[in-house]
Amino acid sequence: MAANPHLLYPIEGGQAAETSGKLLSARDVTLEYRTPERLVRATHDVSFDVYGADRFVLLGPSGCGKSTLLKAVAGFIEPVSGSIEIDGERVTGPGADRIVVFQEFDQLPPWKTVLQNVAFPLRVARKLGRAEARERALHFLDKVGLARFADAYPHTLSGGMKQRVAIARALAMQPRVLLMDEPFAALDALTRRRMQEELLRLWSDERFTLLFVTHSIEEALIVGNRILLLTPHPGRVRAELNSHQYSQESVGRGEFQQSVARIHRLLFEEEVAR
Ligand SMILES: Nc1ncnc2c1ncn2[C@@H]1O[C@H](COP(=O)(O)OP(=O)(O)OP(=O)(O)O)[C@@H](O)[C@H]1O
Repeated sequence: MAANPHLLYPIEGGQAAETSGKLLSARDVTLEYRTPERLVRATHDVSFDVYGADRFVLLGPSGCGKSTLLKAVAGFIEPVSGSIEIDGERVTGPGADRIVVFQEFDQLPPWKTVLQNVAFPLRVARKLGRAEARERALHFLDKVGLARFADAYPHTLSGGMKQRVAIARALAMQPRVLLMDEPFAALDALTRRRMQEELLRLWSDERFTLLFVTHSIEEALIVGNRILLLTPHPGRVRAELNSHQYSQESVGRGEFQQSVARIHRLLFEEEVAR
């Protein structure tokens, strides 16, 4: 059954052929923050399904609740109504089956080397022995092109390199879903493009399931195979779109630019002629 029977625009072409069974399901998720002064509703009745090997993007204007939704999937925040399930099990808190890569460059403990940063969670959460954790960490560092920097400390790395380490660390844990909250937003434009390409290359190698938050329409089209558009605050589902046909090479093309313009209209115009 479709997660969003009330969609303004149906999914184009149905589920992408490259994905498999349903893995994550959000049903009518309403999220709120209670501050001493007021109650802030971040999302209202948001539903979506993520399938195995999806690159599912939450896209919407600033403040529409994308990060809050990601935090709820990560188990940091509990919905006030609705539910989130992974493999049919309700999410009730954080778990090693969901690893988050954040935007900030300071997510790596600075007193650990790159290798230790990647290997440590494998030893603690995955209970791997020292040699096995090291081997797996080196494998994923190699995947992100940083095997040579295994013994370096984070402060000696560029922002892009730090994000690569964070991605290697997350993928080494082999989570059911990799959660990324604007992971490339703080990078310069060139590095950001390169990182998008690398993420897609990693995905082709590893076929992980990705839930990715961005407010960049272009990034959503390049990184995602499916995009959930959210309305301005509080976020509701505006539409769901397929975007698996796009890559970095599509950017200058007319069809890509038309999709950008169409999504822009959907996001920012109240009434859109069908
Ligand atoms: N800790 C908090 N306490 C109170 N309100 C919050 C808190 N965090 C976020 N909010 C509010 O919840 C709403 C959704 O915020 P959220 O950060 O999820 O949006 P977003 O779509 O990720 O925005 P951005 O793209 O700017 O990061 C906003 O109105 C925000 O002000």
